[in-house]
Amino acid sequence: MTATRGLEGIVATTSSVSSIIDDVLTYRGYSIDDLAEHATFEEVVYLLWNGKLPSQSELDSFKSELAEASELPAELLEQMKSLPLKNTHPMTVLRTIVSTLAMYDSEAEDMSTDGNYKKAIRLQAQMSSLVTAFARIREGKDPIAPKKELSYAANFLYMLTGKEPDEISETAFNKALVLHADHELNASTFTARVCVATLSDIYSGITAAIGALKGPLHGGANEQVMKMLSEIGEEANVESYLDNAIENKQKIMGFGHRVYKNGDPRAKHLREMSKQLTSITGEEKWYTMSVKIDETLKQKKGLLPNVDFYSASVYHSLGIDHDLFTPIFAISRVSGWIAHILEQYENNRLIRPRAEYIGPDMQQYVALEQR
Ligand SMILES: CC(=O)SCCNC(=O)CCNC(=O)[C@H](O)C(C)(C)COP(=O)(O)OP(=O)(O)OC[C@H]1O[C@@H](n2cnc3c(N)ncnc32)[C@H](O)[C@@H]1OP(=O)(O)O
Ligand SMILES: O=C([O-])CC(=O)C(=O)O
Repeated sequence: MTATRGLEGIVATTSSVSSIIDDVLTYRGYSIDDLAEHATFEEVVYLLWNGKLPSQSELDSFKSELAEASELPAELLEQMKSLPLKNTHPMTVLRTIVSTLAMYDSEAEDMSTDGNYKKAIRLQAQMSSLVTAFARIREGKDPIAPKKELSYAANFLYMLTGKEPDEISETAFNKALVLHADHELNASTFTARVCVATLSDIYSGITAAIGALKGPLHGGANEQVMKMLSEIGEEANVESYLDNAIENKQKIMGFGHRVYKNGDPRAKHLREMSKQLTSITGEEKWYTMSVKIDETLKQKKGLLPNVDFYSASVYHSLGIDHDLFTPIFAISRVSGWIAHILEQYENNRLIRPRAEYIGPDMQQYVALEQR
């Protein structure tokens, strides 16, 4: 038995949710470019869960199911007010509260198809309310209830700020949600599948996945990108910052990918959005600095940006706190996690690989008093 580091190149399951073939990303056979240009996030969630695009009436009822489920239990909101939110990373809060949500769900242990679908709707709807409620509570403000008539994207920005977003912001945020919704067997999705393959419940799978997404080698990279941009400060400092980072063998956040070696197809959409939004805010420097980093790393290291790189300046331009970037990734990716969890349940087998043992040879046990 020989181990492959990081399971690189290992095909661990079959899946019909999304594919990356020759650097082309599709959700259920639809190109990410088409979906990013034309689809609402709700259409994409429906597509991921049902394997087909919704008709208008199917979409309408799906949206109202989500809207109906989006309010958080009042007791939970009260409970959140008593937690030490100010000094806790939002992903830690999200991981904890998503797990707590199961305690408010009388159907948490219902493993029927219908029970799982209801939980899927609740989780997708409530995670957005949760992130925005948290962001307000930690600032001493009251959470804002979702408006049932708004889109998922608009509602998030509304619940966060108290203002309905303009069309450009809503479109940009919707596109970002679409681009992050699923990505084959990435680390957090694999985590979710491993968890529920023991026939544990959806809340457990999503809680585990949030934990995996949090790390800076995965979803946590988007927050770190903004930290790096702030540290660099201006375009003139890019070259020396990168030379120093390369010399010290530092990982540059938002670059590189396990699967894409010719570039992440989502990055170009986020780059365009970064250009558009920074020109509106008048803070073009985040875009120009990002482009300079992109070009310099390509030339010096052959490294290309992944989905996390330009999303940082996009979210910053929408006025979002930097530590909420990864929770935003989670409220989109929960749609993909759920699609994979439901797929896993449909054709389940315990996921239990082997390890190549590299420890000591068989040892003789020595009694405690003789050691
Ligand atoms: C949504 C997402 O999860 S997208 C990924 C988000 N994560 C990041 O942006 C963090 C920065 N990137 C990385 O750490 C990596 O590129 C990962 C984790 C994404 C992929 O890792 P792996 O597939 O294991 O690639 P690995 O780390 O082996 O890199 C291969 C080579 O490229 C280099 N490399 C890869 N990414 C980077 C980077 N961001 N900065 C500097 N060098 C890098 C490695 O140092 C390594 O060089 P070497 O062969 O000289 O040692
Ligand atoms: O697929 C991966 O390894 C990481 C990634 O880009 C994602 O989860 O969107």
